[in-house]
Amino acid sequence: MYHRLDRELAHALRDRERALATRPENPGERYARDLEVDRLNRIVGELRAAERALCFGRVDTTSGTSLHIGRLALRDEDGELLLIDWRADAARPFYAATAASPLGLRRRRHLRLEGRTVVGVSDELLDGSPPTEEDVVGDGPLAEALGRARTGRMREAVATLRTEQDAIVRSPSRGVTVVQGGPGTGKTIVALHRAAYVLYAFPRVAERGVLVYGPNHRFLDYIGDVLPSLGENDVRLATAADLVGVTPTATDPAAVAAAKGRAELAEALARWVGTRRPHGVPLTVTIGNDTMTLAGPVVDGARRTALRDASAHNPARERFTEEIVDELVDLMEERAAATLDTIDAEVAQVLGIDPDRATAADLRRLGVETPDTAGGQPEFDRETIRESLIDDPGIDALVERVWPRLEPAAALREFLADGAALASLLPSWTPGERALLAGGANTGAGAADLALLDEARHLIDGPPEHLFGHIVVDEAQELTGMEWRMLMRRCPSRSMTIVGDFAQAGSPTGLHRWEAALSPFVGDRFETHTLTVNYRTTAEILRASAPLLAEVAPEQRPSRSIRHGAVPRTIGTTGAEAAGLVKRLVEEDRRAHPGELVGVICPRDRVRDLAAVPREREQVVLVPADESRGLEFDAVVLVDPAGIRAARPAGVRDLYVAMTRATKRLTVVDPAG
Ligand SMILES: Nc1ncnc2c1ncn2[C@@H]1O[C@H](COP(=O)(O)OP(=O)(O)OP(=O)(O)O)[C@@H](O)[C@H]1O
Repeated sequence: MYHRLDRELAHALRDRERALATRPENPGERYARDLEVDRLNRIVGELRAAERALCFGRVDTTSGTSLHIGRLALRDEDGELLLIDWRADAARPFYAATAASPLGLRRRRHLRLEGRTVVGVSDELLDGSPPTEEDVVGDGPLAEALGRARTGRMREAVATLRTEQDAIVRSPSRGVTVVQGGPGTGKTIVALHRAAYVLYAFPRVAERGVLVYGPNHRFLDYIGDVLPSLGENDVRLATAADLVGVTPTATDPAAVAAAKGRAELAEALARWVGTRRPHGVPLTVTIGNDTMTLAGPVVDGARRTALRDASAHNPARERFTEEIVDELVDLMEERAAATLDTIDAEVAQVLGIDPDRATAADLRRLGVETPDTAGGQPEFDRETIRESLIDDPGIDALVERVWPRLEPAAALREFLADGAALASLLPSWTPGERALLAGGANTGAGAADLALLDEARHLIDGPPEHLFGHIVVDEAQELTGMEWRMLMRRCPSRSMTIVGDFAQAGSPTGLHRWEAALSPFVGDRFETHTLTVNYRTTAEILRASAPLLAEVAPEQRPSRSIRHGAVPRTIGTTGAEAAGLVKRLVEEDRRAHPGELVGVICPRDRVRDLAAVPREREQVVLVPADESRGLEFDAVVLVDPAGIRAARPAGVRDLYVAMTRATKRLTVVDPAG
């Protein structure tokens, strides 16, 4: 297989070389060449990504056939299939077969490679037949994958996806799929493999590309290797700030952020933008010696037409200008016709001749052919007049009176500070709630302003430039109503994988149910899957965090852990000594477990105190608790649980998240203890 992989890579590289060497002679050829180079780049990328663990599985059916499963499909020289892509339908039994439902398999084999050498084989016999000499029955590959030290970067799990996870990854639904479950149940890993599957199985979706949306860069960096290692490089990873292209410079108090996240603001903002275009206002303009007035209802009619053709404020303004100019040109034409008629009548009366015919006869004598204008008027050159008016600054100033151009960020600031307008547009809000908006209006962009700004841009300048065929939303419990709108407008196909856990919600969104988040966009058309097995946290840590789970989500059953480890310990200290103690604990852990990853999780305001804790080649990571969602460490030293709890309204959830980050050891340092 590696031999074939090398051959295919060599071919692709040679083809790319050739394509690059061609000299296109026109833009069409250049375009075709660039497309071909892009295609070959993609193939080279996929082939290179397949190098590691090229073939990781094999299934043998009871009828004696076998298939090898790997990162991509390979054929030998004669076209015989050597390896099938893990996403192909034929690979499904590798993931889905169980002893209870073997799907025609006798044996499932996992292969472990180091470089190009097979260093481990483990078999599961699925049909109840006794092992033969060739079956290697041993410790499962999952246990092996989970037991490895963490590196600070999530790894793909293509060889060990579980049946319940695989069913979600391969779901034939092209719509919205929600995956929920407690910490460590594999929601993120499932979502990323789902993205890879969607790209493989739904080419139409793949054409537009996939977006993976996450709460912050620390998290996106953590998961950023998974899709490239599955050969998928055309995936965009982004936070709200990346999508909107603005870096937040201010932090809103929780109540302000919550108010700014409410979806009702979208309607209010749209109506407020509408009020920038006053109704019933006549427009008067002087062109040359002519003064013309378009009556209010005529202007209103032009506005309606413009908004029918383009719904965003600034582009529709251009349509409106055209409509107004058309109305003016009509008026001018009528007037010109009336004036010429009067002059003709006067000339005819004085000279007794028809001036049009006389002019035409003169021109003919000079050898100039003229169009037959007998009985008509000389041409009124509508187009030229129209074009010159459309670009005329006077007309622009006129339009500005009833349809001012808007700049989204400035308009948003004005809207948030417009107390009188907010009172009439948000009558169901209390004055206190409305005041929160105004209070935050001039502090600079906070995180909660991003989605509002995106909404304003959409209303004012039109839809976002980049749309996606599929969006993966991770830590989706964090999203506000406005943020959901920001994502949905980027995914017109509504093909999405959404993963989250409301027990971990840190944002003051007020959305506690998937229905509340999704029904405005897809009604009840979404599938929900719940994962129940915890692959990260040991049973002992899970037990220690159970009281917190009962506090934040009493309706949620704890997940079932498949790991065991030491019982978490709590060490009391004083505020002054905490930093020293943490340093000692980290050093101890490093000595006892070299090569393992330690996370120190603390309240945000203690980060500076603890900055002296040695980082040791990134093997020790210091994380504020409110930024620890989604992350994973072998050992966690959790500092000042009461401080984490008190730091913000969702502090208790931050604490729950922080407690569930370790795969092996948890030590709590309690400065009040
Ligand atoms: N089938 C699997 N094979 C190998 N590793 C797995 C598998 N399923 C989950 N894991 C591992 O378990 C850990 C937890 O998974 P993941 O981060 O996806 O969970 P999560 O539900 O998103 O957690 P959280 O809610 O805390 O963010 C990760 O290290 C992941 O790689």
